[in-house]
Amino acid sequence: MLTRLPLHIVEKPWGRTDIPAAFGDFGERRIGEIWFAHPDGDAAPLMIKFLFTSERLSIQVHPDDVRARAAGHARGKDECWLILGAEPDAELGLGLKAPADVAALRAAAQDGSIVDMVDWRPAQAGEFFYNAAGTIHAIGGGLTLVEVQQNADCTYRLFDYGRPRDLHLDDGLAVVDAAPSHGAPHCAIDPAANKRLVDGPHFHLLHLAAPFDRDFVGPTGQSLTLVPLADGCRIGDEPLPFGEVALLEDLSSLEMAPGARALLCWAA
Ligand SMILES: O=P(O)(O)OC[C@H]1O[C@@H](O)[C@@H](O)[C@@H](O)[C@@H]1O
Repeated sequence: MLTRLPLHIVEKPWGRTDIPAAFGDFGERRIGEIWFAHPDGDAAPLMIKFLFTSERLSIQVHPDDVRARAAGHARGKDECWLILGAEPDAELGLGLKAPADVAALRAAAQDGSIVDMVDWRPAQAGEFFYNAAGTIHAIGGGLTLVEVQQNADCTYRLFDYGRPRDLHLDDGLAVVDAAPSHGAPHCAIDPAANKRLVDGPHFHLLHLAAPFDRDFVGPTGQSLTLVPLADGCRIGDEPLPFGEVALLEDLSSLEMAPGARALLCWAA
């Protein structure tokens, strides 16, 4: 049995109008994020989003579980990104180039020089990045990506290029890891290969490529989320095309036709 998740559309100042038709027709709306709403709402541990960027997002940070709960949230926010499409000069900021103290970060967020402290790196289709809570980061423009995250709507913006949105400097600086993150998990994914991407502490995430190999997956949790990255996935006789996301109770009736690929995740 599968439960298809409804889309929640989020417009963003850094969004785009050229959203793939598989997600729907949104006209001239500037869509930044498409969320897949879990029936358990805030109680669900994980959230899947697709992001479509035309400009840099805010320079920001998310709290970990302990700090998020202290602030009244259900959980913190580790997140990870698989790049599905990238313009030739696209980049992504993950961590800082050099350690900085909180006073220096505060001053740099206020005068904008924090942009040059961030460790920007090229981002290409097929690359996978894990962004742990506490890491100063920013997704760049010209990217289409799928995000798997702990389900927490909790972003502290440190700098936003003068866009008229709220900043959260005090909250952000209280949870920030002011160190570089050169060791952040990062790899390139072969679209035709199975690969384990994340094994805790908050969730498990696998890249699956046709033909589906149950033995590769091994033991799982009970509520699985399947995110097709191409057409060709079927649950029994129900197709699950790219542009949809579903919850599965188990993998017994999953089939993947040649060329199909998907992400599979479950809470740790
Ligand atoms: O604050 P803005 O720039 O809109 O970015 C907010 C977005 O940031 C990304 O890095 C992710 O964490 C998304 O889940 C989040 O919604």
